[in-house]
Amino acid sequence: MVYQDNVIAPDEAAAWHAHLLDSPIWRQQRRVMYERELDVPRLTAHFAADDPGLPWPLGEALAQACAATGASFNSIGLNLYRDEHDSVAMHNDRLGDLVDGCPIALISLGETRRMHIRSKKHLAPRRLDLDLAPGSLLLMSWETQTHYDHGIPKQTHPLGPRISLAFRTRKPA
Ligand SMILES: O=C(O)CCC(=O)C(=O)O
Ligand SMILES: [Fe+2]
Repeated sequence: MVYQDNVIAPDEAAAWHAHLLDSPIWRQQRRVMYERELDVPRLTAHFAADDPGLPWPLGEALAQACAATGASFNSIGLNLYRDEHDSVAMHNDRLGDLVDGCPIALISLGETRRMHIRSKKHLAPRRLDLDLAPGSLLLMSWETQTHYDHGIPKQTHPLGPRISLAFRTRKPA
């Protein structure tokens, strides 16, 4: 796992964040848990990288993710954490839909949020806390997903919105 600060310049990251926050792309997903249907505690959006209607600035963001990592991606997932109450539970990204061995890159915009990273081995449940700053890029190898879980926990102090852009390489349908 490699964390790099300032991959996107501060002014650019701020402009991307403000624009995406106001874009009509966000959806509220529902998920069945414990036999009840609940709102996913964040808003999401998804685009194929070759979507001719790809909203600005996702084309630029994709190009920068490729340039910074040397990888190529064909899928862009977006998460909007509206405030400190939004979160994503500890999980590993589903590898079944992804091309074997391809990494996942996460660009962060807006408020800094803390990520928890935890080994899946219960005998060694050491947790790493990583603050994901705006303009940063976190590169997670494919293998990372088999050894570690990651999540963005809720916080108790007031926080403004954060957007993450997740670049992945999906298998052709
Ligand atoms: O928002 C983040 O940085 C993490 C998002 C995530 O884990 C995911 O989309 O699978
Ligand atoms: Fe994830």
